[in-house]
Amino acid sequence: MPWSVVNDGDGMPRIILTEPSGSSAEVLLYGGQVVSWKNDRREELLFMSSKAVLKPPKAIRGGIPICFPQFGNLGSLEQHGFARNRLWAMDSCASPLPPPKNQSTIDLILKSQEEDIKTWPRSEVRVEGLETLDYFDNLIKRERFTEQADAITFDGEVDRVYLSTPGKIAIIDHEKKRTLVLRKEGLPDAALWNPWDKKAKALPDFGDEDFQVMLCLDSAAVENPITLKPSEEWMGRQELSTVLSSYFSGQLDPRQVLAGK
Ligand SMILES: O=P(O)(O)OC[C@H]1O[C@H](O)[C@H](O)[C@@H](O)[C@@H]1O
Repeated sequence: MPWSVVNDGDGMPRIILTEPSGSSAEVLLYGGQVVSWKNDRREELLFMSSKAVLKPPKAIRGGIPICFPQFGNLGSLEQHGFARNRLWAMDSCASPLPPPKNQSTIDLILKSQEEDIKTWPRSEVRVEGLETLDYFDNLIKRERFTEQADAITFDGEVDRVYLSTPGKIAIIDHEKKRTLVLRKEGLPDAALWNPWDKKAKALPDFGDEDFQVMLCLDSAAVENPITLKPSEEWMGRQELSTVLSSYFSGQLDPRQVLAGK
């Protein structure tokens, strides 16, 4: 029997995973928290407070809590984020993780709740094609950094100029299930901007909540400005298009993005 679900006295579902060796683990849907892990000698390996309260509304003291989307008070949300104070659900969809080697597993999912979307707004949008590039950060005195993320997502103010970008950059909106592609020529750089909440409030002609439904991606020539001599010509162009829905489900192939295909 890989796992079973029991209800605690107060109705909190608890999933018990067992191994033929006798080792076991227990996970509560409350917080998605592992509250017990026993070895094959049935010895408890996790600490649980003797005063732990295994039900809402407070976080459970002990076991393996999930601190998300922030750790401690490093953010605007409650201590360690909301994930450990929510009821998770069993996820019936296939796990994106590699299959375990004959071990008991259970996939849990934390679905977005309206209250969390309000306090932790995410526009579910990513920009692909700027990964690994250098950029000037206009928020840090135009200092030069190298992008470390696989794709750019937004969880705060962004004001950057990415340098020598590929000719194609994609904006993928998972929520609206649409992808926009920016193709450009003659404009090597790309500016990316979202003012986020505080700056949005400070801009007189920008709605307080508008930052949740926009991002600004400009084709640009910033690092090496284009200077024309009299009667010299220069051409720059950008083209915006939508692409097929098959792009929604997966990522764009980064090699193809870099090749501008
Ligand atoms: O009391 P909690 O919110 O569960 O946090 C318990 C502890 O978690 C982490 O280890 C933090 O670094 C500590 O500062 C915090 O006291």
